[in-house]
Formats: sequence, structure tokens, C-alpha cells
Amino acid sequence: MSCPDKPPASLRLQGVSWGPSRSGNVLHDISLDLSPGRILVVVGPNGAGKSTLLRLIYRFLKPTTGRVLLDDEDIHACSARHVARQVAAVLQEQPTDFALTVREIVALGRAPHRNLLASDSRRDAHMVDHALGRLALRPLANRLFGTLSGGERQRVMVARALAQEPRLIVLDEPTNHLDIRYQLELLQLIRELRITVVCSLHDLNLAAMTADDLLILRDGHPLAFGAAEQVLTPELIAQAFDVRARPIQGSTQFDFSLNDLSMESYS
Ligand SMILES: Nc1ncnc2c1ncn2[C@@H]1O[C@H](COP(=O)(O)OP(=O)(O)OP(=O)(O)O)[C@@H](O)[C@H]1O
Repeated sequence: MSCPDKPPASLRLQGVSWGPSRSGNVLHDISLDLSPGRILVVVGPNGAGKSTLLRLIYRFLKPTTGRVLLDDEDIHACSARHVARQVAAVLQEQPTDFALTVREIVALGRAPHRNLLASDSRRDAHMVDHALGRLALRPLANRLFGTLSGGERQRVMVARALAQEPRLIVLDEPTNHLDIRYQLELLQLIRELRITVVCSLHDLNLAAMTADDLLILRDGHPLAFGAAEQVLTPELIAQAFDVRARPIQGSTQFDFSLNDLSMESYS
């Protein structure tokens, strides 16, 4: 049985800023348009504001100024449940429901689609099983979450998000805890999802392989936004990360090294 498709959503950020009350902004005036089905990868140094931007997109935080629009609808003009039916998030923090099985955790993704007190519908069961299959988790379906490795838990979190049938999925550093094989598999899965994706990544080479569009943040400011091959240039990488990036011939991949100034600052 195939998984029924919902059309991917468009995302628009209009002059979005955010800061904790009165102590200055963490994010400054970010605007971008993401067409349905495109993959936006957000990169930037530690503390640049990547997780904060993602929290605004999955409606955990409300912008201090500006708007986040999903298909031209301000997500803060809609109920949390309405947004949860369209947007799923995979966060760096993992749940502490160690006594639940993998299947039960993935089934939590169905919550926004259920009516109060309604028992699981056949569609719920199908979506949970489909998500378990996509992440190769069927053999672990009855294991307790608390007994899984870090990488297995991360795959459960992605399966839970897929069970939610989102039209936009937000992933904060989803390759954390994954070995290189599962990193590549997960990023390939993301490319095959046919939903709109916003994902933060630290690895610029993985970002180049995954992104349609790329946003570079530095100190909460958008340094560059656009097609990945135009944005990931040695100059912009140097500006954002203070490292030297040498393109590997014939690819969009880079070798990285400290530049001379960085070396001096450590000596
Ligand atoms: N609620 C908050 N109150 C005060 N400062 C905050 C709050 N949330 C985030 N910050 C600050 O905002 C900055 C950006 O944090 P954020 O977690 O978004 O960065 P990041 O780019 O995801 O970093 P990393 O790559 O290290 O995960 C940091 O300096 C952080 O301390």
C-alpha cells in the first residue's frame, strides 16, 4: 500500500526578527521565499541562530517582528493544532519517554490528526507502519525507546515526524548521532520526501549535497540566501566561519583549513 501524498507547502519569512525580551535580538530581519517541495539548508557557526530560526518556523517561538507564512497563511494566526497537521519537527533534544516502544513513539506523530478519545483509525496505523518502514525500523518496532542507541533514537524521531504527514518538515541537525552510512541514507531520504524541508546542518559538504537553497547565518544576520552552488563559495564560507575552503576539483565539495590569521590567534 502506498503512502497518500499531501501537497508540499510554500514557506515565506517576512522581515523576521526574534530576541528574548529587552536583551537584544538573536535573529535580525530575515526574509526568504521557499517554493513547495524545495529543501532549504541553514548553515552558520555555533550560536549563529540556526536553532532559533527553526523554532520560529515550527511555531515554538513567535517572531518579535515579521511573519512566518505557510502557503500565505501566518502561522500565528492559526491554531497550534492546525499548524501541527502541516509542520513536523525533528529536534536535537530527544524525548524521555523511555518506557514507550518504538511503535508507540512513532504513533505520537498522529496526535494532531486524532479527535479527542478517538481510537486509532486504520489510516493512523497505516501511516505509523509506513514511517517505520521508511526508516528501516520495523525490526525494532516493539523495542523500548530507552534501550536504543543514539542513532536508532534519531531515526525514530524522523519516523515520528513522517507519521505526522507534514507538508513541511523542520530538522535541527538531523545527522547528529548517525554514522556516515545513516547520515547519507537520511539525507537521501530527505531528498526523496517530496515535501518542503528546512534543515540545519554543520557539515558544509553534506549541506551542498542536500540543499536546493541555502541560507548562511552569522550572528543572527542572513549573510547569503540562494541556490546552494551560488551561496557556498570560498569567499562566503571564509566570511561566515573564518576558515579557508578549497573547492575539490570537479565537485561542489570543499577541503577546509584554518586560515593564517586563525592559526596566529591560537599561537
Ligand atoms: N531563550 C533565549 N534567551 C537568550 N538567548 C538565547 C535564547 N535562545 C537562544 N539564545 C542565544 O541565541 C544565540 C543563537 O542560538 P542558537 O541555538 O539559535 O544557535 P545555533 O546556530 O543553533 O548554534 P549551535 O550551532 O551551537 O547549535 C546563542 O547565543 C544563544 O545563547
